[in-house]
Amino acid sequence: MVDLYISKLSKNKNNNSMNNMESYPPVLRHLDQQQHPPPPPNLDPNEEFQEPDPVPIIDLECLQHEKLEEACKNWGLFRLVNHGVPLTLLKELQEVAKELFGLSFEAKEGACSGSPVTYFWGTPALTPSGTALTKSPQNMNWVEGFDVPLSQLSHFNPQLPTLESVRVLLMEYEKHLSRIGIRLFEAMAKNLELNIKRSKEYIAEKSGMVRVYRYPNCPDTNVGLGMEAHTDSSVMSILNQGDEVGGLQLLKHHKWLNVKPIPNTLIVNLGDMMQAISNDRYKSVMHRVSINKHKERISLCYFVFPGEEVVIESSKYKPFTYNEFRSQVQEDIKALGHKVGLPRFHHSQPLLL
Ligand SMILES: O=C(O)CCC(=O)C(=O)O
Ligand SMILES: [Fe+2]
Repeated sequence: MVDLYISKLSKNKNNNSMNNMESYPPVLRHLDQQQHPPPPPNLDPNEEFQEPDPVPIIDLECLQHEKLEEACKNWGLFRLVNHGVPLTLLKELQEVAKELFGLSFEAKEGACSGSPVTYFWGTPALTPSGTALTKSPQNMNWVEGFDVPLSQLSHFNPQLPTLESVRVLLMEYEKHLSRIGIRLFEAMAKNLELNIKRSKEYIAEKSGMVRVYRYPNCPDTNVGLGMEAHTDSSVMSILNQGDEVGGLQLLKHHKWLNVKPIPNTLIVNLGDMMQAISNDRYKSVMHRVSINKHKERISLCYFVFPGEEVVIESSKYKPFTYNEFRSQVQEDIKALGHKVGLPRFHHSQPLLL
């Protein structure tokens, strides 16, 4: 697949982010770098959005419990407005991340060695030691990113100035996002009538993690994906996808629906832990990321996790901890090439791999 990309990319001379070949791994650099005028805008099928936008909207300032319940049950994903994160912070994060990804591959890789932050190309699935899981090139996602464990940000001192700028912004971002995660989870727990003490354990303080992604543009959108179809293992994930380039798609009624980038909104999707906690009342939504032909896309995803050792109990699943779940996912990816996820822990369901 990597070779295929190279030949496709070589043919395309209009590829804006492809001009900066230093920012790509050496194996992807042998490309024609001749520059041509940019392509006509808006010709990308990825950019087709359903109007009016059907994604449910949740207002964090005046949270309506019924609306939230409906979104969690029927969609597993919603758009968050009035979230209180300053627009300047959202934009700055996008801009500084873009600058960071524009640096050479070696600089990005080197900046993370010996640090809690990991840099990856192709697959964000990491082992606990932080090493990317080896997958066959056919399954490579067309994405690069940084994996940032937020609890370690305050004692991480990057030498690379752009990474330091990202770190400082993320420290601020974390305060907002953990507030949002807690507020939303409390409202969901109330709707689900969860025991208050138990439900507090379900989202661990300081367990959040951010992944910062760049999905480079690629001329052939029929080849590969930015990120293959998956459900998140988190309790919930909160996405800043900027306001320009789409790519996130969710599976709704057996069809992929493009999630429109709208300025100053965040996208929240529920993950496997939330589905288990809610005893399948809420959905861990299946989603993926497509590649844009002409424009690269930057996104930041904040993941809310339960405490690693907290036992998740529900009648549909055997009791399990997030630690056990994560180990099982990693074992399955290594052995089968894909995640099995919740069915592994189901009480009664026969397991179809
Ligand atoms: O970048 C995106 O839009 C989505 C990323 C995602 O699905 C993930 O990190 O799990
Ligand atoms: Fe995801």
